[in-house]
Amino acid sequence: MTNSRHSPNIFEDEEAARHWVHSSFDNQGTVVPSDVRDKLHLRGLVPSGIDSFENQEERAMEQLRLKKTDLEKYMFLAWLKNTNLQLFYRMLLDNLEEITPLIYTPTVGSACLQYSHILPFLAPPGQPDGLFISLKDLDNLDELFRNYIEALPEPELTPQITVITDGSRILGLGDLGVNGMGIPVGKLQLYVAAAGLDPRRTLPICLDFGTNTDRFLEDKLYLGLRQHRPDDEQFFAAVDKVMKALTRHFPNIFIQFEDFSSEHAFDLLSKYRDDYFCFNDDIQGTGAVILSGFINAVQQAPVDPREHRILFHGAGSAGVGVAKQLMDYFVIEHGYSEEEAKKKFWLSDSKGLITKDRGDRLAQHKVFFAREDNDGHQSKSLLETIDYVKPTALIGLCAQSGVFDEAVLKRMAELNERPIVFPLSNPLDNAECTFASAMKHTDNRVIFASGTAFPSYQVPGTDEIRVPGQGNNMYIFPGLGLGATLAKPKCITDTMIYAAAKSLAGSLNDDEKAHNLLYPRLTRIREVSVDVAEAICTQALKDGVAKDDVVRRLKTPEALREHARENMWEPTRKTEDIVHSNL
Ligand SMILES: NC(=O)C1=CN([C@@H]2O[C@H](COP(=O)(O)OP(=O)(O)OC[C@H]3O[C@@H](n4cnc5c(N)ncnc54)[C@H](OP(=O)(O)O)[C@@H]3O)[C@@H](O)[C@H]2O)C=CC1
Ligand SMILES: CC(=O)C(=O)O
Ligand SMILES: [Mg+2]
Repeated sequence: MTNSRHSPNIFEDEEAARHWVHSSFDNQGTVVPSDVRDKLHLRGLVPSGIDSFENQEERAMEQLRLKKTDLEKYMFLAWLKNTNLQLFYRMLLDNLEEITPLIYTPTVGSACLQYSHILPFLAPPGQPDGLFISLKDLDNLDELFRNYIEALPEPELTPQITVITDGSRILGLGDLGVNGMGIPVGKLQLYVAAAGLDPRRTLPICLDFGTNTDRFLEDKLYLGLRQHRPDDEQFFAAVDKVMKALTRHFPNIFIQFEDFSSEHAFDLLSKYRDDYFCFNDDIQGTGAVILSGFINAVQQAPVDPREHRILFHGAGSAGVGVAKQLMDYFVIEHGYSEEEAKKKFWLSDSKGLITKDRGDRLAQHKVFFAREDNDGHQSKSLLETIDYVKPTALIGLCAQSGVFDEAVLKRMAELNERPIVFPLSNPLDNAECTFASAMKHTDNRVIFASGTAFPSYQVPGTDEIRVPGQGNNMYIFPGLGLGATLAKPKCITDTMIYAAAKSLAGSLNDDEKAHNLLYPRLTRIREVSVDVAEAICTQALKDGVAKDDVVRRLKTPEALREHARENMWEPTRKTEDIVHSNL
C-alpha cells in the first residue's frame, strides 16, 4: 500500500503545502531532502544536516532508552507518534519486542491509571488522541463526528476501524472511566504495527459515561465526567445512539468492543453482532487466542486430548468467552456433543466453584457452565476446587495477583506430568502467577502462557533457557481486523473466529515448534496476521457473508494472502517516497 495523497500538488497549491508541512504524517522533519525543503520553504526551519532514516531512528531509540521509567517511555512514544507518525511506526516495527510492552500491556495499564495526569503531554493541541463521547453529548453526536473528521490530518481518509470502550473494566484494573482511552489507542497501534491497517484510518473511541471509582471522581485532575455511571436502561440507550451515529458517519466501519464490564459485554455483543460489522475482543478475540495456545499445548501434554479437564479461575467476559471457544474445540475436533463438551469445564469466581445449587443468583453469563453434577458439593478455595476437579489445565482470568500460589502450582504438578497453567490476567501485576514461580513449583514441567509477557527463565543448574508463551488477544485481533476490512462480511461468524484460532495455532514455524512455543515469535507478527486474515477471508467466503468483490474473486489461500500483504500499510523507508511519486 502506498502512502500517496493524490491531490492537490503540494508544490503548486499553497494550502496543500501548508498542510503537508504541518502534518505529522507527511513531514518527517530531519530526513526531508533539501530540494523538498526549498520548495516548501523549510530552509532554516530544521538544521542543515539531512538525516538517513537509520540515524533518525537511532536518535529516537537513544532518547527512548534514556527515559528512566516505562511511563516516561510511554509518554515519549505517544508524543513521537503524534509528531512524526512514520518514524514511530518504523521504530515499533524494527523493535517490536522492546516497544510492544511500552505501548500495550503492561505499560498501557500504568498509563491508563495516570491518563488524566499525562494526557495534555501526549499530543500537540488540536490533535486528538481519539474521540471522547460524553454522556452529556448524546444530542451532539453529529457535531462530535464532524469535529473529529475536520481535525484529522487527512479528512478524506475516513476511519475504517474503531476500538470502542467505556473504560468500565480496563485490563484487570477495574473501572477507570475516561482514563480508559489508553486502551483503544494502544490496540489500534497494534492494528497498524501487527497487521498494516492504515494509521490514518483508525479511530479510538472512549465513551465517557462517568465512573463508579470514587478516587477518580475525587481527583481534581480527572478529565472525565464527574458522575457515577448510568443505570442499564440509560446505558444501552446511550450506546445505541452512538452506534447509530458512528455508522451513519462511517457506514463500513469495523467495530471492536473492548473492556466493557462483563455485565454489559455479552449483551452488547448479542445485540449488535448480527446487524453491525463488529466483534468483542475480550470474549471472541481472547477465546480465539487461547484456543490456539490450547491446541498447541494439548500436543505437548502426554494426555489423550479427550481426557482434558479444564478449570477456569475467573468467570467474567474473558473466562466465559474462552471456555465457550475451547468447548468448540471438543465439538469440532473430537466429535463431542455440546452437552458432553461442556462437562469438561469447571468455572470458579469470587464465591468459589460455580454450581447451580450454590445458593446465590448467578449472573446470566455464568449459567451456561454452572455444574449440576456436583451432588451438593461446593468448594470455596481454589485448592479445594482443584482437589475436587483434578484439572489437567488451570486458566486464570480473575485479575487476582499471585492466586496461583506455591500450593496451587505444586498440586497441579502432582496431578499432571505436564500441567497446563495459563495465568492470563493483565497487566503483569495482576497475573495469577509468574513464569518463574510456575517453573519452580512444577519442577519445570509446566506448559505456560500468560496475558502479559514474562521474561525467559534459565533452568537452574543448566544452560537451558525456557521462553514463556504470551496468550494475548493481540495475536488475533490485528489479523482478524485486516481480514474483516478486506472481505467486508455482513457480520463476524463463530466459524470465522474458530478459523482464525486454528490458523494461529498452525502458524508456528519449525524453529518455534522445536522450542515448544505455543505462539509464534512476536517478530513474525505481520506474517502471522496475514495467515489469520486469509483464514478470516476464506471462512467468510465459505459462510457466504463476504461482500467484497475482489475477495470473492480470489479463491485460493495464496491469492488471499497476497491480497492481504499488498494491502498492508508500511511506513516510508525510502527518501524518494517522502514526496509522493504523483507530484
Ligand atoms: N490475555 C488476554 O488476552 C486477556 C486477558 N484478560 C484479562 O482477564 C481478566 C478478567 O477480565 P474479565 O473477565 O473481563 O473481567 P471481570 O471483572 O468481568 O471478571 C473477573 C472474574 O474474576 C472473578 N474473581 C474476582 N476475584 C476473584 C477471586 N478472588 N477468586 C476467584 N475469582 C475471582 C470474578 O468473580 P465474580 O464474578 O464473583 O465477581 C469474575 O468472575 C482481566 O485481568 C483482563 O485483563 C481479558 C481479555 C483478554
Ligand atoms: C488483553 C485484553 O484485551 C485485556 O486484558 O482486556
Ligand atoms: Mg481487553
